[in-house]
Amino acid sequence: MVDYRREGNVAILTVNNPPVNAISTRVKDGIYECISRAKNDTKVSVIVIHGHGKHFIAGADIHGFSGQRESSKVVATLPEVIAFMEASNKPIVAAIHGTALGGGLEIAMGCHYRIATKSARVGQPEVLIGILPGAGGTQRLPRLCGLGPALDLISTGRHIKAPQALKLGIIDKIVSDDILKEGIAFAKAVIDKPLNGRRISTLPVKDAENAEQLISAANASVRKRQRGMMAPIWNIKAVAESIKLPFDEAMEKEAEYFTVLVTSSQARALQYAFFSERLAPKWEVPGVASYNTVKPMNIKTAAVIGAGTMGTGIAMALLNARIPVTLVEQNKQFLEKGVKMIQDLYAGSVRLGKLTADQAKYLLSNLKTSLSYDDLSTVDCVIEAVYENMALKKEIFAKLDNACKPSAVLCSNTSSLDIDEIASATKRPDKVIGTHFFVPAYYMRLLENVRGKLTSPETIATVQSLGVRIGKIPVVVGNCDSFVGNRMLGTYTSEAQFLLEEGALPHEVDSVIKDFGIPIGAFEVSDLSGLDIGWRIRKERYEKLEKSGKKHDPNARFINGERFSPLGDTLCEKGRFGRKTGMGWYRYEKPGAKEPFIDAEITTLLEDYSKKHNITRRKISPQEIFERCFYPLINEGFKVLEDGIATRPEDIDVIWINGYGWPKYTGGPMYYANQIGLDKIYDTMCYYYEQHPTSSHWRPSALLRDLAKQQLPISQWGKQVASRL
Ligand SMILES: CCCCCCCCCCCCCC(=O)CC(=O)SCCNC(=O)CCNC(=O)[C@H](O)C(C)(C)COP(=O)(O)OP(=O)(O)OC[C@H]1O[C@@H](n2cnc3c(N)ncnc32)[C@H](O)[C@@H]1OP(=O)(O)O
Ligand SMILES: NC(=O)C1=CN([C@@H]2O[C@H](COP(=O)(O)OP(=O)(O)OC[C@H]3O[C@@H](n4cnc5c(N)ncnc54)[C@H](O)[C@@H]3O)[C@@H](O)[C@H]2O)C=CC1
Repeated sequence: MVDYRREGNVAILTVNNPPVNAISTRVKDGIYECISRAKNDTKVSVIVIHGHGKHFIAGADIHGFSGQRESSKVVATLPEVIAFMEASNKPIVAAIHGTALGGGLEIAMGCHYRIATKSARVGQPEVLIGILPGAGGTQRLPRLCGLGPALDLISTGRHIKAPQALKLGIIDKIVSDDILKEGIAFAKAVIDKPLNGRRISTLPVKDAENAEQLISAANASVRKRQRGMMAPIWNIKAVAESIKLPFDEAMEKEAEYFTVLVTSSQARALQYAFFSERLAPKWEVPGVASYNTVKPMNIKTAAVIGAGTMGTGIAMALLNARIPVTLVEQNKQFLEKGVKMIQDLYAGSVRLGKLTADQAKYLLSNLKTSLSYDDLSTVDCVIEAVYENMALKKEIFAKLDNACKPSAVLCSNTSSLDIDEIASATKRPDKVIGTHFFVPAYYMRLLENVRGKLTSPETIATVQSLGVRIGKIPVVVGNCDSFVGNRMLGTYTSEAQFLLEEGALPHEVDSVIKDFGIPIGAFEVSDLSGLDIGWRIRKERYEKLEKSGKKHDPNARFINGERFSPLGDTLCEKGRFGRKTGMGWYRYEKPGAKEPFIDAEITTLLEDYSKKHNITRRKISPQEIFERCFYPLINEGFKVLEDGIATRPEDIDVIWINGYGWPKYTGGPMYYANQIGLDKIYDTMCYYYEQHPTSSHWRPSALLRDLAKQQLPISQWGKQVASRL
């Protein structure tokens, strides 16, 4: 795990624990033993520590925080090992490449010098997995780079690149990519330099005079940006101790706060989410194929059909990954509008300093436009993002099938439609797949890849690998109405509207949702994305019903015996499309304005509606609002597993965290259900199903019932699911 060798008077410690040199007990012990050996070796005058492979050290091994820890051969804890390094009379140089994160940066700060390659990144991301830098990071970093930057880095968990780390004084020098050679050369040059000023624990905290202001600004930022998370608050508290107490006493506080966090349910949930996100690209269709049995096609060029909200965002996601894109529209005017949208967004990034003008120019140079499918004969992949209309999508897929080379993969960004029916318009259904991006597509990390009945494993592998390449978290799901995310969302939005029928107001429902940690309420988000989108989809469904001989009554509260709320349609008929029209479930100062106000007109509309339908309005408690919005959603997640639409609970959680703003610190809906207790969820579902028998989303899932009885850990649900399919 840690190799020791000597080159002349330089001892070289190589940390070798693939894939990221995480600090396991054996790595920690290995470092201690090698430092002891170097200290005792009279031929050694200086020590270099570096990492084998792609990283210096990416932090403590996260598995160790919740799982069984290996027993240690040496008694010293990581903070003690770092103190031992710092106390060494032989200089120690950390030679950093890749990343030095968490405990990795803490080890580097226990060294007397830090050099790094230009592309290296450093950071204290512990807050993101619910803990704090418990090996001296909260005390050494403010001494090294100042209180303000330390509070920022530790409370946000963001990584910074070497040039910024150099400016902040976190590293001493940027060197060439031959990091070991550079480390040895640097070490030789500092052999005789005094170490007094190089032991960070002995230095004063920089910016201490502005502590009060900096700490209150950090707390204010946490309240705004990381609402509901306990780790940022404890991280700030730990850093603040560096001002109040001598180093050793502050280290005791750090250990105390670390213990509070590491045993918290938020930390467990965040660590579960960390590994779930890394599991998602490793897809598996039980009994068919998996990521390690199939090779993806290499996508060198792509096309996007439709330059609206989604098409432009998808084109940018591809361009950002240096994939040349041909953007196709139905006419010149729409095409120009779409291109302008892309140009404006890149110009905005330049203004914000996220891109240089040259970078933006380069990215745009890879964008081609066309009004003809004849220009798509050589592309490897096409992503269609036109209106949500089956007839239109089928027409386009038939044309693509004719125009594109036989090996091209044809994807649809549909958010709800049947992938098999779309594929049936082509002679290559094996190469057709849903690639469901989320708005804004250049930013949102989720990519729901929807496999049809005939989609080939190679096509699945291709879009999964493309997803990773463009910086998304790709999740494979099966084909059903609205797939995983929107299918579960449907239960939540229906129930939110039923609550309005029975007595709640939009802002009351939204505030319960936001108090739980979802950044935006159900009605606020509906106003934001536009009520007309859902209305258009529903109208298509009403037309289908009418075609099958069933007349649709616009006031109907039931469709096919299922409870239904026509309130959304009523609002659209009044031109209340949401923010864009200045009114929806809320009122806005003007069309396009962001701040929602409670609208008396909506209150009256709801009261009249309830009266008309003989519904006695009542005060609905926050607890009931919570259960009615979230329990059917969770239950639907179990049904999704039951149907084989998702194969792992982790995938559902990844979808909800990354596509719908579900608070990561609860782990996602499935993990959260496990925390609440499946038996409690099941009993509550049974109770409400009795009250609302005409809403099938209250019918408890059989899988939920069985798992509630078995009390299995979430890691074993997937096996249960597979055994039932
Ligand atoms: C009186 C009481 C006394 C008490 C004494 C107190 C003692 C306390 C001592 C404990 C102190 C611990 C202090 C500490 O500082 C804690 C930490 O360091 S926590 C860890 C911090 N580090 C991170 O969070 C980094 C996480 N990793 C990443 O951000 C990325 O992986 C990285 C940027 C490094 C690489 O990204 P990428 O190339 O995209 O690869 P992947 O993300 O896909 O990862 C590849 C592979 O590696 C696994 N992995 C990554 N990091 C870790 C890790 N830290 N631990 C374990 N495993 C890790 C990842 O899961 C992938 O593997 P898969 O098999 O694919 O899942
Ligand atoms: N807007 C959203 O939040 C999300 C939408 N989706 C899905 O993405 C798809 C597109 O949605 P939006 O971008 O919101 O729609 P949009 O209305 O903004 O854009 C659709 C574009 O398709 C173009 N178009 C129509 N017919 C065409 C044709 N024959 N050839 C070329 N272009 C044509 C239109 O001119 C328009 O520019 C839909 O299937 C939708 O369900 C998926 C995820 C989120």
